[in-house]
Amino acid sequence: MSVSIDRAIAVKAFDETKAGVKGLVDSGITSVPFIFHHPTANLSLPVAAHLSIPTVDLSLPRPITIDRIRSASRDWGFFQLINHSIPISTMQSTISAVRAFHELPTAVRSKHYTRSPVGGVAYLSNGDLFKSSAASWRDTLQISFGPTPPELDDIPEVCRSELVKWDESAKEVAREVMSLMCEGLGLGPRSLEELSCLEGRGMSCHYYPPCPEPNLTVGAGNHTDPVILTVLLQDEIGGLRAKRKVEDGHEVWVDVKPIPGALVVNVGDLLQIFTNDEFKSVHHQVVANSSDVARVSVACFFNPGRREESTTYGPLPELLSSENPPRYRNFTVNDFLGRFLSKELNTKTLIEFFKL
Ligand SMILES: O=C(O)CCC(=O)C(=O)O
Ligand SMILES: [Fe+2]
Repeated sequence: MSVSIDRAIAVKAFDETKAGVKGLVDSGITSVPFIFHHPTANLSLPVAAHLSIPTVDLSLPRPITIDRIRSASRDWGFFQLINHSIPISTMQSTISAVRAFHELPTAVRSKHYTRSPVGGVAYLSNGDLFKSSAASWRDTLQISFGPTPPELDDIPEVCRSELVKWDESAKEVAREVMSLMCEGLGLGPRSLEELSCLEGRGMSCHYYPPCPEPNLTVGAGNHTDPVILTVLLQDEIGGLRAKRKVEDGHEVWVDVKPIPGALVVNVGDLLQIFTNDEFKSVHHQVVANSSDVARVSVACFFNPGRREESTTYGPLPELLSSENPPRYRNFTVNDFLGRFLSKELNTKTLIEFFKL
């Protein structure tokens, strides 16, 4: 039998367990099944231990914060937000609720396992399982909060109230970050909000079980986020890394180290396009979890909510001039997201499709 047929059978069998990677770990496996094996090239960039992602302190005077966010978005595409308005107790209960869902008895959890969201909700392992050449060591509960709100009854009860609350908290953080970004770009503070960028909201509640052979696989493959902005809540385990070019032109990974109470923000492909490349959507990945405790993270994605065919998006006209002509063509949200869904997570960045 050819390798690809072998793989297709193994992938299908794994999906049909409806128990995710957590199910494999529960079964007591001591090695990583071959469908999760990643070519080592994906893992081979050096890690620059002396570098760290910039922090942005929201308690500083607004002009300083605007300046920090602008330079972090231009230069790094990633930053850690500290002294934001969300209580640490809310962050902790969100993480605990997500952990509780992924650690429900298999028979209860697997009832939610699906690749066709029900009421905007889907629990699954590897959204791109049937498209990618190697699977990643993680499971995810995905909820679409907007533009169409989810059916609340379809959100697993063990985390329902916490996730509904977290959607509101993350939205408030995104509102503040977007307004600071807009001011940094010389736009009116509500420009992104007025373009409906707080209305398209997706939440991915990730669970990265301990991995018996972490060098053979990844927690999440190398990718950029196909969104305006991501607000990420992570627990204390760590493993997220962002790519960065250093002085000599070489690329390195920089650890996005967990900071108690901080939220990670990163620029997505759409914001890079809106800003005509001023802000950068940066590649990142998550290493397979080598600790003996599962890692939990909650990524909230913000996208334009207005999606009718007559509404197109592209570089913001206010930012363009004869010295700064558009580098991308205009497109509809459906055109953009359709291209994302048809590709493997870690293939070439989406924005190349829309380059002029
Ligand atoms: O779990 C993480 O730290 C990152 C997740 C991520 O990159 C994503 O969901 O796009
Ligand atoms: Fe991401």
